[in-house]
Amino acid sequence: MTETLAELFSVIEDRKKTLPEDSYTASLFTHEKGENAVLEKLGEECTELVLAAKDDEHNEIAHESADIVYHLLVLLAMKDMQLDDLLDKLDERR
Ligand SMILES: N=c1c2ncn([C@@H]3O[C@H](COP(=O)(O)OP(=O)(O)OP(=O)(O)O)[C@@H](O)[C@H]3O)c2ncn1[C@@H]1O[C@H](COP(=O)(O)O)[C@@H](O)[C@H]1O
Repeated sequence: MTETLAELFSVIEDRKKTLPEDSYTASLFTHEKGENAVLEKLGEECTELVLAAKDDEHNEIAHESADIVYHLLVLLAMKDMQLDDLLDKLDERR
């Protein structure tokens, strides 16, 4: 789990640095709305997750959860934060 998140975060940071043209992730860093676009996505996906949970749609719950985690990691990178900022918080609570 941690390895998957670390690998994804590393790809996101690379996209932020290299900004390849065909990358959705890079487009979030270059989007004219920038941070707002990511925050809007997070809001939409949270609503979609709630609806999927309400309908007990397990596949949709997993799909929307993955979208949320991905956009959350993009947000951390956008704020020049590290994955460990999140993981350390979780560890503190164990
Ligand atoms: N994990 C993701 C990931 N999760 C979601 N998304 C994108 O986020 C966008 C979400 O859009 P929508 O809100 O329309 O959601 P949807 O899933 O299309 O549809 P609904 O949720 O509305 O049903 C889609 O374009 C997805 O492709 C992701 N795009 C990229 N990644 C990872 O980022 C890496 C780099 O990818 P590039 O962005 O192509 O460089 C990839 O290898 C993946 O590991």
